[in-house]
Amino acid sequence: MVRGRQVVIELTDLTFAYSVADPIFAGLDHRFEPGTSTALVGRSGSGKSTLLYLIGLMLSPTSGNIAIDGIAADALADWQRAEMRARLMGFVFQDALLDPARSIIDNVLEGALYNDVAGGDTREEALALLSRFGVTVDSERRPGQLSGGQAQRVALCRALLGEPAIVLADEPTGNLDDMSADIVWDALLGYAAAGATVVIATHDRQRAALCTSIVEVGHADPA
Ligand SMILES: Nc1ncnc2c1ncn2[C@@H]1O[C@H](COP(=O)(O)OP(=O)(O)OP(=O)(O)O)[C@@H](O)[C@H]1O
Repeated sequence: MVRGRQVVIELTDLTFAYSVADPIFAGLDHRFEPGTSTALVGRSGSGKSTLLYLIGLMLSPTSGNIAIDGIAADALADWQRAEMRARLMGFVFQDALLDPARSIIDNVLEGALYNDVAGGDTREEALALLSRFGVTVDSERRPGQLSGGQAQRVALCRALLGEPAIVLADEPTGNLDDMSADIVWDALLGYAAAGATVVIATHDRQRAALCTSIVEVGHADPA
């Protein structure tokens, strides 16, 4: 279940350019609803990751608006964006990006540290997530010897800890074997079905088709 109320993400006339003369996408409108999963698809370089970072308030649009939970992002100071990210969002990237100097459990708890919820219950929740996603190694160990699939499942636990209203995933199964990819993908779709707003950038058209909806980013592949 998702903590707090469910959250809509609304993009209005969104344009983004790293260099002014060459926008990656322009005039994008979309509403991401709670209880849905949305796949962002498009050719390599079309701007899937960029769009995910815009939604995650890590980039600002060149023009247009992003509203999260009815709040226009351009009205927020940096610290308010950071607060909104910590409170509402979990992230999964292509590589697990675990901190090798911290134990597995502390990696899972990392997000909660910034969110002021790292109490005893949170530790229990982290252990329950690790168990649910089949990470059976000692969680006090450092993550150095985990397989790619195990590491990504730890990253998934980190993203889901605290039951954020939004989960953003950037090619989360790109480096995984099929079994780990299935676990991660099923978890993301199941989390959306439980009420979250889930957005996944992916090259995997077969898995994208399992999402509630698909957004084509940028121009379609030439025939
Ligand atoms: N920091 C940056 N500065 C300038 N250009 C960038 C930057 N990051 C990405 N780009 C360019 O913006 C375009 C979109 O990149 P992005 O990574 O969002 O695409 P993508 O669809 O996620 O690609 P892929 O499927 O290969 O991961 C690409 O042409 C990329 O080279």
